[in-house]
Amino acid sequence: MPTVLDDIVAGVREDLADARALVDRERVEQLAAAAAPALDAESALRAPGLALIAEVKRASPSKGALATIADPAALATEYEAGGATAVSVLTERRRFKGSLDDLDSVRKAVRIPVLRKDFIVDDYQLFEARAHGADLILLIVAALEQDDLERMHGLARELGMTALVEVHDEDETRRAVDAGATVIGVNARNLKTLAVDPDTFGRLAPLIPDTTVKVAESGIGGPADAARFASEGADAVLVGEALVRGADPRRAAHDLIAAGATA
Ligand SMILES: O=P(O)(O)OC[C@@H](O)[C@@H](O)c1c[nH]c2ccccc12
Repeated sequence: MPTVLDDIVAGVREDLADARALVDRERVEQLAAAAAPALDAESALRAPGLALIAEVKRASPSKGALATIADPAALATEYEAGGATAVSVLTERRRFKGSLDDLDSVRKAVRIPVLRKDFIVDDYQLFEARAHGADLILLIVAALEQDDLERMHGLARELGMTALVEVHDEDETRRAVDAGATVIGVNARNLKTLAVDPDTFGRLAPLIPDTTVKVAESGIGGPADAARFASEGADAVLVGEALVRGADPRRAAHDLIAAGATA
């Protein structure tokens, strides 16, 4: 039986074929080379205190529609004003209702690093991310063979970007460390079943070297959860739903960061 992740990746590969037909590999590499240099997202995440990566997310396979977000730039500006270290922009179209246009709008609106959050399974998407101004990209270990993970991690770095390498179990954590990941995201949501286990971060964090930036991802409902992950050793939290559903994203961002500081 194909998993949810398999289905999403199959759709991404179809959309990728369309993208390549419009902008070929040579052209996308030129566009990436011509883009303004990437910001140093890794250093920003390493700064003292709990960093917040605030996500622009309209929908998800587990929750369906979350928020309309007619103006992603305005939302990102609120996140920045609330003290977010970086903004994550979901660019997957079919299940998350995102786009590269959203990434472009957010990149123009904020001065902090921007993460292209997508299912990256082909080098083309790394050049595409850079061409659209991404400073950070997501590499999901569960979606990649080890040799592809290692090559893409190196390519992201050559392009000046930071890779957020996402894991959800012990084996994937070892693979991320072996690939030389300097920023590891522990996703409490299993992308094959969509189940959330809030104990995942605490279980996997001890397998990650001290020098690696640790990001707790998914299911963070508010300040109490942020404080918990900070006390378990998270350098950053990645939050979507709780921010896009609330009435005041600036305040909510601020409160998450403040909770991390007192943990
Ligand atoms: O909305 P939440 O539960 O705060 O989760 C945010 C983020 O962790 C989640 O969107 C996410 C984590 N890893 C992913 C990989 C692909 C798509 C989405 C994700």
